[in-house]
Amino acid sequence: MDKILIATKNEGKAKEYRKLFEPKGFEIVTLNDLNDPIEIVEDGETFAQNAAIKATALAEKYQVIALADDSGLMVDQLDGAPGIYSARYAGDHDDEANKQKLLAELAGVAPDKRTAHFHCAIVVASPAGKQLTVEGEVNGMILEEQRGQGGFGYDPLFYYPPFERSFAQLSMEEKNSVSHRGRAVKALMERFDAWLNEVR
Ligand SMILES: O=P(O)(O)OP(=O)(O)OP(=O)(O)OC[C@H]1O[C@@H](n2cnc3c(O)ncnc32)[C@H](O)[C@@H]1O
Ligand SMILES: [Mg+2]
Repeated sequence: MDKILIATKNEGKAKEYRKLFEPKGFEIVTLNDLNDPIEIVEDGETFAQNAAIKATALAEKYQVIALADDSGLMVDQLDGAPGIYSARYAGDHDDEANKQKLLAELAGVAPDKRTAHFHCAIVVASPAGKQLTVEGEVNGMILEEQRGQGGFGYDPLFYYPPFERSFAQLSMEEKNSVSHRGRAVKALMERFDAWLNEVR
């Protein structure tokens, strides 16, 4: 069985990747399964750069295939913020504080001006440093109050017009079928087998 180290401590992300990869026969481990994982400084300027930094460092150190996902929310009225700083928008990595800050920044902005998109870059790296990069996006609107209990991060504030619900009101299957991460993973799956044959 092939093992993939998912370069994340975010259990919300990890859960989505398990759901996507385990049916394909992969064993999934995350940073939370390692004791004392190496610290990685994510100092890239783009989602793809940060994902590459994470994936290559871990693949080399632990000699496994590593997958890193760097993702975030970009709000048009805020010139693309919080962007690559989504996890720490309000300071610490605190989802509730991040959502409150976003609501405060958008106070008074009319519903039709609250357009946003999620972006996800995925980089898979081999122990020898070969990389595969894919990206995905999904467009939506930022709500004026939270709706729904599912998902993670900004999901309760991200309204997806085609489904007339927020991402936190979708089942995981529904979210994966349209999300930035789901779309990036779809692109990954189209190329992954060929890449795996090359690096094995
Ligand atoms: O770095 P790792 O350990 O993977 O976990 P993280 O949560 O810090 O992950 P990122 O650096 O990629 O930051 C992404 C942030 O963007 C938000 N985000 C990303 N994908 C999301 C999704 O599908 N739904 C809601 N919010 C999401 C969420 O707040 C995350 O904390
Ligand atoms: Mg992070």
